[in-house]
Amino acid sequence: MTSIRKALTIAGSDSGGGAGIQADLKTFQELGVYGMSALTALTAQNTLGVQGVYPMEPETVAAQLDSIGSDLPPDAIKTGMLFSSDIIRVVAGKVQQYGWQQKLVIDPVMVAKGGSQLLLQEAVQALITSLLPLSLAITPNLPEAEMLTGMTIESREDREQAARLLHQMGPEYIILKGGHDSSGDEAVDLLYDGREFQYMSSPRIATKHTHGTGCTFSAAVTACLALGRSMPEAVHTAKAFIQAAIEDSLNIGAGQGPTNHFAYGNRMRSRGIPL
Ligand SMILES: Nc1ncnc2c1ncn2[C@@H]1O[C@H](COP(=O)(O)OP(=O)(O)O)[C@@H](O)[C@H]1O
Ligand SMILES: Cc1ncc(COP(=O)(O)OP(=O)(O)O)c(N)n1
Repeated sequence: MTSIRKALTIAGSDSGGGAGIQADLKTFQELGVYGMSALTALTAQNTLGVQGVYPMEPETVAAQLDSIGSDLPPDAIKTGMLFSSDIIRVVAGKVQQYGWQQKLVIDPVMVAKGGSQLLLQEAVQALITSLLPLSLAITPNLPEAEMLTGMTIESREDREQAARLLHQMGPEYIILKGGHDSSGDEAVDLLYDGREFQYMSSPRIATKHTHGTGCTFSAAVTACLALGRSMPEAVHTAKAFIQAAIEDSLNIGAGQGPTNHFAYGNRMRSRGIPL
């Protein structure tokens, strides 16, 4: 009998379904992992932007994590939108209580593509001091890495220096995403394990329908870790997953459509390749 692998997302809800827990759960499902969620905030959101943010009470986040921790121990966990320092401290406490440190991937979500604040400014320091030291990996985009390190990141050397600084904050692996650098024909991500820099590159796709790319990418990393893959394997698969999801992204709504969470699985299934 094959064992069922479980992944948990601690994140916000996107009513439009392209980012947040909806993107995470779809990605877990596609990669064959049982998905669970602890909600940190509701957002009223669609392809045009975020119309409202409604955070959960910190105790409500704690209650969800207790329900999961006491009955359904996850094989891997990711965080997304955490919103406030109070919620971050609750999550950090539960990670320690349930011994989830070696399973935790932090996607340090700060600002939605439309510009809405998904992490309060006052919470950045709590993320650095309370959560990063407990994590296995962090997956910042370039603006998030700049905010966390205080650096301006322009060159390849800057990226490597930012990865070193982030590594000193606690995570064993730094996955620095390069989607925001539109200067070349490639979307280049960097994996750093404290020793070596590994670059992962794919052709940059010209589309505006990229809503939820970061959530989907970090969920794919988390699902692969839940399946027992190594970090380089997990990042490699996540890169292929997001590439297919952007190539087949969905032109729905009047704004920036979501990525297609089924594209990678559809391609693999049509070729008879196990996921
Ligand atoms: N236009 C694009 N074409 C191909 N890959 C992209 C594109 N935009 C982003 N990506 C990839 O999607 C993932 C998330 O990227 P990024 O945009 O940096 O993060 P976020 O969505 O958190 O802002 C990364 O693997 C990145 O390389
Ligand atoms: C509820 C919620 N969580 C996270 C995000 C940000 O998602 P991301 O994958 O970075 O995609 P964009 O918003 O940048 O397109 C979100 N929007 N909502």
